[in-house]
Amino acid sequence: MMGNNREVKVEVKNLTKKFDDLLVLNDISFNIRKGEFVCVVGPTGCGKTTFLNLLTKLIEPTSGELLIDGEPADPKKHNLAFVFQEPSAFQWLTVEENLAFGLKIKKLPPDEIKRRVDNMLELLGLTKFRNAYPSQLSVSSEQRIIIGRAFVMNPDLLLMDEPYGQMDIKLRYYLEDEVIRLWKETGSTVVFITHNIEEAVYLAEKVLILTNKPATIKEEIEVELPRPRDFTDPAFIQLRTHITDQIKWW
Ligand SMILES: Nc1ncnc2c1ncn2[C@@H]1O[C@H](COP(=O)(O)OP(=O)(O)OP(=O)(O)O)[C@@H](O)[C@H]1O
Repeated sequence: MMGNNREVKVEVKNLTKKFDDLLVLNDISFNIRKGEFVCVVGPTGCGKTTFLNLLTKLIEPTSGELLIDGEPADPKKHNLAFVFQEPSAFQWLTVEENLAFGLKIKKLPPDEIKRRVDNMLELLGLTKFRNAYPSQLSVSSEQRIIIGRAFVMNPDLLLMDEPYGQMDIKLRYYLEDEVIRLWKETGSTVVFITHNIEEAVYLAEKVLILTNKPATIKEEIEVELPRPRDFTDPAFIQLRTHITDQIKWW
């Protein structure tokens, strides 16, 4: 579909992380292409969150490096956006103010902020509700604000950590489609961490399977199924089953 010849956006080289003598990540290397949607899956406690914290520079690696556009990742220089577990909108801000929040922190010019926010309101179908507060909207609209708040940043890298872990299944399907739509519209590069293998196969262009701790990359799988993907398609099920088998380590 999108071809494999896109330029490399993120390079992870020999990334290793120890907490004292607990080895959590062991020599992880891979590339993420510009505009790629990568899902990371692995057994519980294998180090997925540690891996994300390294990407965001919340913690420093023991060794190895992380390059964005060929330069060492630097939150001051690169634009990283996050959606963490059980995210919520800022309840004291309107929809429009929620979307503008990060752009104001970045000190973008007001006309640029307005242009981006207007565009995102349109994409989300929330233009009519720009002056509403999240509590006045449905749960699904609130979740769309959160997704929009991340994509509106035009991030170099958008990191999502189990954002839909606790949600009911219908809402999750709906939000997964929304993420795919915004990802396509904005061309963002996304790393999405999940325990849910079905979700990974539904979303990803590439799935990285981590091994049990200390985590290494067990397999890198390009998912070439057409979109919108169908959970009941035999090719979908086959891939889901394969990944499930790869994650079993006992
Ligand atoms: N700051 C820390 N100090 C010491 N050990 C840590 C620290 N952070 C994480 N660990 C350990 O590193 C391992 C990986 O943790 P991490 O939270 O990254 O895994 P995970 O794959 O995200 O887990 P889960 O599947 O439960 O979301 C665990 O054994 C954890 O106890």
